[in-house]
Amino acid sequence: MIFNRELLRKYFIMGSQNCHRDPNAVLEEALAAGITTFQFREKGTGSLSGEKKLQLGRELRERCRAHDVPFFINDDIELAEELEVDGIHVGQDDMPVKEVRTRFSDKIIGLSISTQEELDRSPLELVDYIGVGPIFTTSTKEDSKQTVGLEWIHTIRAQFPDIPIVAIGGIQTENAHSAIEAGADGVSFITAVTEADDIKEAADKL
Ligand SMILES: Cc1ncc(COP(=O)(O)OP(=O)(O)O)c(N)n1
Ligand SMILES: Cc1ncsc1CCOP(=O)(O)O
Ligand SMILES: [Mg+2]
Repeated sequence: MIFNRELLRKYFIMGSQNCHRDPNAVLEEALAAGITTFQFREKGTGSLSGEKKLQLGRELRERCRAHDVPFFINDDIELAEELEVDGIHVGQDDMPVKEVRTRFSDKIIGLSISTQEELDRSPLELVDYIGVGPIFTTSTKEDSKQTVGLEWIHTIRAQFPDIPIVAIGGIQTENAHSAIEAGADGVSFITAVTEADDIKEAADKL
């Protein structure tokens, strides 16, 4: 799939551990509500592994295909082929980007950037976009780094005027606009949708 920064606009991330009900139903509502990308992030307390993770991944993958929305895998490179993913998101402690790019020349690759040091030493020319955050406080990621604030988006934009940026961490309907105003191309979010009473309304506002 060819990368286009518009795909970052409403980037929904989810695993079964984030859902109070059937993850298939949650994703289906989010797709119907207009998310532009989905990342399968089955990780942390209560998450599935092995065959159950694979099975859920297959189901969610098919839903994205039916809506023509790109399907990304978080961290788990081994599932990339099995699930015929469109893209892979890795962080600084995951498989190095150089290796991911060598193995998957035709997939979209995203990399997390939280500090100036990470920005300086990362091979940005090998990735399609960067995930920048945590912008605001989040309790969703168990090993979350220190909050970086909107200023961090401005800082990166000043150094890299054209790099595709998606903001992450504590993005809710009330603050999503501020990340875009700071220079992000899109927002990524988990609880803004998984905790929403009305997913359609939340996705519209986002
Ligand atoms: C779009 C996007 N941006 C950042 C992250 C975080 O990745 P990482 O730092 O590797 O942390 P985990 O998500 O793996 O816990 C992301 N997943 N997606
Ligand atoms: C995966 C991830 N990476 C940085 S913060 C975060 C969690 C985002 O979850 P939420 O949108 O609920 O704050
Ligand atoms: Mg990771």
